[in-house]
Amino acid sequence: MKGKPLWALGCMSGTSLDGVDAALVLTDGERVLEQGPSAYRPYSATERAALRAVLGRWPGPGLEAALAVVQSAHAEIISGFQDVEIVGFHGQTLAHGPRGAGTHQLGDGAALSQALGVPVVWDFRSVDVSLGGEGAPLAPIYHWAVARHARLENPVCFLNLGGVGNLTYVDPSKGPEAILAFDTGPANAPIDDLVLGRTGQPFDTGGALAAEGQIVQPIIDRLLDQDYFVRKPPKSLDRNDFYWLLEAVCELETPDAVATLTACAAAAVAAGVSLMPQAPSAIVLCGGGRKNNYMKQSIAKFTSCDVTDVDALGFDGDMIEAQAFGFMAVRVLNGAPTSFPGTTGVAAPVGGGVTSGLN
Ligand SMILES: Nc1ncnc2c1ncn2[C@@H]1O[C@H](COP(=O)(O)OP(=O)(O)OP(=O)(O)O)[C@@H](O)[C@H]1O
Ligand SMILES: CC(=O)N[C@H]1[C@@H]2OC[C@@H](O2)[C@@H](O)[C@@H]1O[C@H](C)C(=O)O
Repeated sequence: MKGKPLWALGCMSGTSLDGVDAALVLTDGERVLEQGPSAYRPYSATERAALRAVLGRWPGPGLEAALAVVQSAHAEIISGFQDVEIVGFHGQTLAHGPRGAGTHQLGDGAALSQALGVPVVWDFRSVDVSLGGEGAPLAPIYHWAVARHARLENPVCFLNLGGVGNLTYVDPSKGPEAILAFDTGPANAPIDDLVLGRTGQPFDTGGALAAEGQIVQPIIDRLLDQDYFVRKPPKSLDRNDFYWLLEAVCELETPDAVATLTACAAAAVAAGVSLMPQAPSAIVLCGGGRKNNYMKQSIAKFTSCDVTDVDALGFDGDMIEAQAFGFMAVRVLNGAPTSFPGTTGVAAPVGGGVTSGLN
């Protein structure tokens, strides 16, 4: 099977806790050969609450209800696809503290494989962390493949705007060893949490609330004062690192609070871009945050870079992470690395992932 193109179904349940993305991609683990269908299975409010209730938890008792949500949502979405040769199953990150504590993605790939009768690659982050890496971000190797597929010539930064933001610097003329990637800071997670609490809506659609507000600069300055923003990359974050931001804006009117949190996300991106080897020719956005116009405009303003959506390169920006885990599943089968010194800080390139159900 090694090196043979496979239809890989990647599944991602991200830190926004909004739902599961699943996308099929035909890949040999080096190239994107064809993109297949994709699907989104949102979590219901009850399911989301069950996941939220166990955020921050490490493996152990008391996770049964949340595990059942992750397993059933994935079984449901995967069952809707045909001709799947391998599944890349990320699971739901509950806790992430690579330098000491570890990383925890809720989900049982072996049980999923048995229930669905397809091979599943899962637990992508543990090996990297056990070898001293950050265990995140992992999508950068896929960003590299996307840049090459799109025949880009100049260095670019991919920016995923999920619950947390992550940046990948890719020089398309070079191999994966030249990638530099890290988490930028909080992105949608604090905005979503604030908007949900204040309005009952799951997010700030289009950035409309933020557009009505005024930024409180001292809060942004306080964020950028944190050691994280000067720490040399690679580096990664847990969803609720910088949770104090929510307290910092709690006295503000909702539009001002949302504008400030959104500007914080953009300022963190700008701090990240300044750590890259050279200014990128463009910032290519993926993830749900690219639909937040206020965030997008703030990123363009704070970085002075051209900002474009990955959709302009022929990819669905909502599905990049899901495709990435399908792509990585095939790399794991091939024994190819999924993380590198420049992406997770691991000492040497390493392939993470447990494979279940392969005869
Ligand atoms: N129309 C929209 N306007 C503004 N924000 C949006 C819109 N649609 C989605 N989002 C934001 O994108 C989020 C979902 O993005 P995405 O699915 O990329 O995150 P994730 O994969 O869960 O997170 P991560 O990449 O951190 O794991 C939503 O929670 C919301 O904050
Ligand atoms: C530990 C963990 O789940 N991290 C996520 C999170 O969400 C975005 C950012 O933080 C990134 O580091 C990572 O996800 C993507 C898929 C990654 O590994 O590339």
